[in-house]
Amino acid sequence: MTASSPPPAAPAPIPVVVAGALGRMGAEVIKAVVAAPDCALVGAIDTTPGHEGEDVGLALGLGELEVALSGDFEGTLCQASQSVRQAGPGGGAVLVDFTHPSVVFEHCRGAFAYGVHPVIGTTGLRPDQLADLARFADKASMGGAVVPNFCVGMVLLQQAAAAAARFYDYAELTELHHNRKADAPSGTCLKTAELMEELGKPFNPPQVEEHESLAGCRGGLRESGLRLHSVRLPGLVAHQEVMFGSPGETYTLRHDTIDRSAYMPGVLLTVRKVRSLGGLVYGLERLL
Ligand SMILES: NC(=O)C1=CN([C@@H]2O[C@H](COP(=O)(O)OP(=O)(O)OC[C@H]3O[C@@H](n4cnc5c(N)ncnc54)[C@H](OP(=O)(O)O)[C@@H]3O)[C@@H](O)[C@H]2O)C=CC1
Ligand SMILES: O=C(O)C1=N[C@H](C(=O)O)C[C@H](O)C1
Repeated sequence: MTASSPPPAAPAPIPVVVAGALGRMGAEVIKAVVAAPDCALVGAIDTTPGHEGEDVGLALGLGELEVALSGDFEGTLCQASQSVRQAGPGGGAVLVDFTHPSVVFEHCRGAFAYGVHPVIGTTGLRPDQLADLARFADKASMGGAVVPNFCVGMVLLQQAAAAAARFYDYAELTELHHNRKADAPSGTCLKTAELMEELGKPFNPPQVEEHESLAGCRGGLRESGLRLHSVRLPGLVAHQEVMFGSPGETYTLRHDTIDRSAYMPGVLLTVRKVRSLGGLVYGLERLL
């Protein structure tokens, strides 16, 4: 660079649409995106009645953000994809979705259809749906991410659980959440079990014939033998324990999310990486 040459142009900010903008997670994401200098909020989608057309910043008490709330998912994605200067690898708009298990599959598929990179935090996708979405991503040659838990600490717990599973034949998982949560077990708990099951070994070989006098009290039984338990109470945010046992000892791993701000570094990291991915990634551990 000579003394007279102009400084290189700053890269265009990442255009971000947030679905579920008025929800517990969506509101936190809006705050994080607005505070990130390399991101620009270009759309806010939510179905909560009475907010159509309202400025999302005013609705959340953040001051005016000049982005109107809309219940029209497809229309907002279409607008976002048309507004981007550089689509294709490394460019394009990003959808961050924290809505509801009943719509997450259609939202993710819709994002690929509009050329918008999905960052999916919403839980409840079945394994067959994940496989379908991975095929859509490949067909569209687009990056996307499905992340059941954006907390780095939870990813560390999952890695520790997968490592410990080599040494223990007995393990049960318990997830504890606020009582406004729609799905059970949590997406995080399912993902933790899947990681432990990658070893391909059976867990919890029965020692006696068990009988439940109250249906469900031994938890949900997976094919591997792992048992998953779900607790729902006001006052909780999001917590998980994996407990291993062997003769004479137990080993317990626990993670507690006490504030939703804990998810935001993982969300922003994924937003920054998703446009350069070669397909659909499942889990934050694949991006760290
Ligand atoms: N991956 C992660 O790290 C985390 C994932 N989650 C997951 O995120 C999801 C949302 O959680 P949370 O924020 O607590 O839930 P909330 O119920 O607080 O928020 C969801 C929001 O989405 C809106 N919504 C529902 N359906 C649609 C739709 N079809 N289009 C647009 N908006 C819609 C809801 O509006 P309405 O008022 O109409 O219902 C609500 O405002 C859950 O699946 C949860 O498990 C949560 C925390 C962390
Ligand atoms: O609904 C929640 O709150 C959470 N949902 C996610 C899940 O189902 O795993 C992530 C975290 O546990 C919070």
